[in-house]
Amino acid sequence: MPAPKGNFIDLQLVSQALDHIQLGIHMVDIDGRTILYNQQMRVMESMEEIDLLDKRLQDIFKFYPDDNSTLLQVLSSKKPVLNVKQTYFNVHGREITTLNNTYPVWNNGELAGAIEIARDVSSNEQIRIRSGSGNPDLSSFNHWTGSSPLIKEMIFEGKKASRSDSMILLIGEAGSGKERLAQSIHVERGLSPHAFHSIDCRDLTAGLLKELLSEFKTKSAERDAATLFFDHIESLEMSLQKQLTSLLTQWKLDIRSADKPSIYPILTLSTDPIDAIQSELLDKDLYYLMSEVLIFVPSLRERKDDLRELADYFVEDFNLRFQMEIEGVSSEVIKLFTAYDWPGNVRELQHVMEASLFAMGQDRVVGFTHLPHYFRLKFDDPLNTKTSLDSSSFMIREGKPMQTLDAFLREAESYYIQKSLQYHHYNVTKTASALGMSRQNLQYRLKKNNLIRQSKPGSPF
Ligand SMILES: Nc1ncnc2c1ncn2[C@@H]1O[C@H](COP(=O)(O)OP(=O)(O)OP(=O)(O)O)[C@@H](O)[C@H]1O
Repeated sequence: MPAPKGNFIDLQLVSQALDHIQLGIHMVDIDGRTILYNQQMRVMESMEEIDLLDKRLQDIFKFYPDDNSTLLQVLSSKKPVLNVKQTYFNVHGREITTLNNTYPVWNNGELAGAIEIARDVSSNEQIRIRSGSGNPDLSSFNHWTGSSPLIKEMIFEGKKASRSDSMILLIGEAGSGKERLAQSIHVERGLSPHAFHSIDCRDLTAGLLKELLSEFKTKSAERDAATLFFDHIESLEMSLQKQLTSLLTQWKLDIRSADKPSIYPILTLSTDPIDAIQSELLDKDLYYLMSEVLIFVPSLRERKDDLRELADYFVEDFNLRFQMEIEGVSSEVIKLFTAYDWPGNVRELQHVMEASLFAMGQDRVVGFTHLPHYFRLKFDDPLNTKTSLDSSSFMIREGKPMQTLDAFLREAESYYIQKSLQYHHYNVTKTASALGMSRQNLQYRLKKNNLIRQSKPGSPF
């Protein structure tokens, strides 16, 4: 690189000029010490220049994973790192998510430092595609992704059920779309967008149930008609299920005598009802009461024809949220997706897609190498599309290079947490207790390992 000609501009002047742009700019010298930190970056990170100037990055921020700082990566690789999503906590404990482009800075052909240009996308993470109802948060049948015969049948049943005042029981595996279906029924019934109340039975105590039900009973005349969505009833203690049964029985009688119900209960079950009754997880009377309208939500493995459509939907959603231009998913990846069983259903696909999309750099089509590491491990031989997920995947594999101990331990941690979460139906409190760690510690690890990306109303995440 030729030596710069003419006068050098004072860094202070450049710094002032850069205070007027909407992107965050952070420049460090070769040792990782901050030499420029503009106004937008200060706002994004709630930090003052004085907190940073002349200090080493590693001492200021608590990154996770530890080696995730793109500035530090560029200093060591001397190559640009583009479109990287970064999540970290600043000194005030605020979680920040940015999309970063980071470049090496050269002086006379020698590396002189690195510059990071960041867009704050913390709030974009919350944006969802608007449903036909005009409510940004609720799904509707107008926006249902998937067109396999099983999904068409489910939508037909859902629309039919929404024309009746009946209570509804939705049965389907974790992550298959039960809550999405319940929201669509609510919207189809023409109920107020603010009157969908989701209650996760995994968190429900006797006190909470009593409070909730008495509030809905006493204030029903003053309120819009509401959907009460009881999610995962098989996790509700048997005595509480019995209380719920007697309340629903009363509601059912009230519905018959009123013009229109003021409450529309929708319950969900993630397991086979007969097995659940036999293993005393489900109250028989509650099941009989609810089984008037039963809708089965198919698992993703029963409707693999929808994989391409769903994957494209997540790409489109991602492009919209982060102003990206990813074109789609390669046929090789769709082939792998088709060979896999998806025990976590659409939610699992959503996580895999998001992790892949954040690993795209400048690429435009999602290929095998963009898939998260833990997911790639499920396929010993991608061309053979043979799925395997067993503990031996982490051991030494013939013909493949050994990984470092750190990389191995990271993978093992990710795998074990993922399995424990599945086992505990994605209940963070139970999983944390089983793993012998605090809930905060588990949440940190979930984020670190890219296992949980999205929270949903009423969920413990
Ligand atoms: N057809 C679909 N199109 C797009 N996204 C979907 C679809 N079905 C489900 N999802 C997404 O998958 C995730 C899981 O869906 P949802 O929460 O409705 O599943 P669930 O069966 O209620 O899960 P759980 O039993 O674990 O509570 C959500 O983020 C949802 O938006």
